[in-house]
Amino acid sequence: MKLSALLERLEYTCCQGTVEQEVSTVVYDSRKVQENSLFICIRGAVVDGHKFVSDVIEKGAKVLVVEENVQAPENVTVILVKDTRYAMAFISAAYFGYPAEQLKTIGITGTKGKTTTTYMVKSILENAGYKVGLIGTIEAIIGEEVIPAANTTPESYVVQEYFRKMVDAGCDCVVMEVSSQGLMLHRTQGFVFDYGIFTNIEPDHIGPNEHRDFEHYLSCKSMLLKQCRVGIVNRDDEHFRKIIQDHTCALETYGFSPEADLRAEDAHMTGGKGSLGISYHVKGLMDFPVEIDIPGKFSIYNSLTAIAICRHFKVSEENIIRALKAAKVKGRIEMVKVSDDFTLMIDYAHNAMALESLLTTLREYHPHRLVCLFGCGGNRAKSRRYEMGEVSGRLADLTVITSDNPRFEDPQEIIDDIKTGIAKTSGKYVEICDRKEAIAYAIHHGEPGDIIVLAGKGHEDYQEIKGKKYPMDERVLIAEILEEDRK
Ligand SMILES: CC(=O)N[C@H]1[C@@H](OP(=O)(O)OP(=O)(O)OC[C@H]2O[C@@H](n3ccc(=O)[nH]c3=O)[C@H](O)[C@@H]2O)O[C@H](CO)[C@@H](O)[C@@H]1O[C@H](C)C(=O)N[C@@H](C)C(=O)N[C@H](CCC(=O)O)C(=O)O
Ligand SMILES: Nc1ncnc2c1ncn2[C@@H]1O[C@H](COP(=O)(O)OP(=O)(O)OP(=O)(O)O)[C@@H](O)[C@H]1O
Ligand SMILES: N[C@H](CCC[C@H](N)C(=O)O)C(=O)O
Ligand SMILES: [Mg+2]
Repeated sequence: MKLSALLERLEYTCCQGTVEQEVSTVVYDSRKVQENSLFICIRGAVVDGHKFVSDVIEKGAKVLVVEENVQAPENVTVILVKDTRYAMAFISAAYFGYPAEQLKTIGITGTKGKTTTTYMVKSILENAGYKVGLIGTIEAIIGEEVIPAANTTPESYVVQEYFRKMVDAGCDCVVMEVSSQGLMLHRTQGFVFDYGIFTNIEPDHIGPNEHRDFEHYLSCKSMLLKQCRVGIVNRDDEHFRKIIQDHTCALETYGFSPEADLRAEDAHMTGGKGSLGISYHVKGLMDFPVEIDIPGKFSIYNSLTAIAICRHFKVSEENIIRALKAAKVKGRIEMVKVSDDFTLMIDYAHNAMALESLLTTLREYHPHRLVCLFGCGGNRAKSRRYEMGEVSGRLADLTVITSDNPRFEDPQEIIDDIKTGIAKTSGKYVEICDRKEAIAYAIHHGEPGDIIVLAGKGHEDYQEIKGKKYPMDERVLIAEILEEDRK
């Protein structure tokens, strides 16, 4: 492909060489460079890609995209841009033939509810006959192909590569999670979303390599409303005004607020032991009753968001109702049957906001005791530990403190931080560092009518310790514990 075609939607300065240069591949990792590659120098969190210039030239790169001019032989073209990550999005879109233009694109941002909502949307649209691609925290789904995810929102090159594959696989639409880091690092530039969704925002992801403060986090997330045609926003969020402040799209809202365009009314808890659900009535832009087998107020928000999106795809009420009734998401309030006496679930709540809404919601089902087992990830915002400790101490009858992914930190130090949070409350707790032993404790001490939540690891099937991922799937741990009990 000619370089000029790759640069057609981009502002740049050609410092040396020619845009008539033929390019074989577009690469942002020096280890993947081939003869005639275009190499994009990205300043990362760990290294600066400009460092690899001489290495990639040696390997045959003929074009360099840079943020600062570099020394290169005459036969190498040097393209100077303001931001190489931003440039990469446009170059990748061109390289893959602008696949987003052949898909209906749905991007969902917000602190919580993104993963759950993407699966609900996929399920509703597929029920109505659409072929839907998905990109998110758990995986990317492209037709029959399932690719485990490294990032919730991958680099722009990967986003465009997946879009291309989706078009080739016959997908009509794509629903994807758009993280604040994804927006900040321009992973979703280079195309315009047909629908941009904002679920909610609470302080999170503030720390080194993430956001410097809440204002920055909010402004990054709000960028989505400048990158979409129709914005669909939670009217009940306390930051609603700020979120929509600079929007450039058409706007619709949903929520319980009487001012919302699509509203939820008459919410009721449903179900009993082992199956907890919720029902409500959709009003405003649509009018019909909904029942889902996932508990809690936030399930109303997630499903209402999904309805607000799918409304644009002319899906019938029957299809929406049927798909939502069957909706299940791995590791998001996933019920695991271990006893007739009490309810146990695996959930991905790993920050204060998620844990608070989860435990508050579960309290409304009046359990005998609410037992919350969790740890916190190492090398992540430290505030999560104090806050989650405080939330669990306040809302659970018993907290079982254990390990999540310690990464490069000492698990005991993380546990001690959680205890500092719990100490602000009068909540009872036990600490058992080994996660399997902790789960066994929770199961063996389960009392009739209890709800036991294993929080934080959700869909994950590993535990990350010192840079290595060891197999660890809570479903497997539970099966092993039950098997060992039988012996
Ligand atoms: C802080 C951050 O965003 N890091 C992401 C980034 O890695 P990095 O900045 O450390 O990259 P780097 O290692 O410094 O390398 C810089 C550049 O040099 C290149 N390089 C590097 C080495 C080499 O030998 N040659 C070479 O060319 C790299 O390919 C890269 O282009 O680029 C990587 C590859 O694209 C990402 O996987 C990685 O995400 C890491 C895993 C991460 O934890 N990111 C978090 C903060 C994140 O993005 N999270 C959000 C939200 C999660 C959620 O709440 O759901 C997400 O969307 O995932
Ligand atoms: N709308 C919501 N509001 C508050 N909490 C929620 C909401 N939806 C889900 N949760 C809680 O947050 C957890 C994570 O939900 P989900 O994976 O859907 O969110 P996410 O936005 O994709 O999060 P992440 O950024 O971690 O990928 C769930 O397991 C549940 O406990
Ligand atoms: N996307 C989140 C996932 C956290 C999951 C939890 N199990 C942990 O390891 O802290 C993060 O990287 O902060
Ligand atoms: Mg997610």
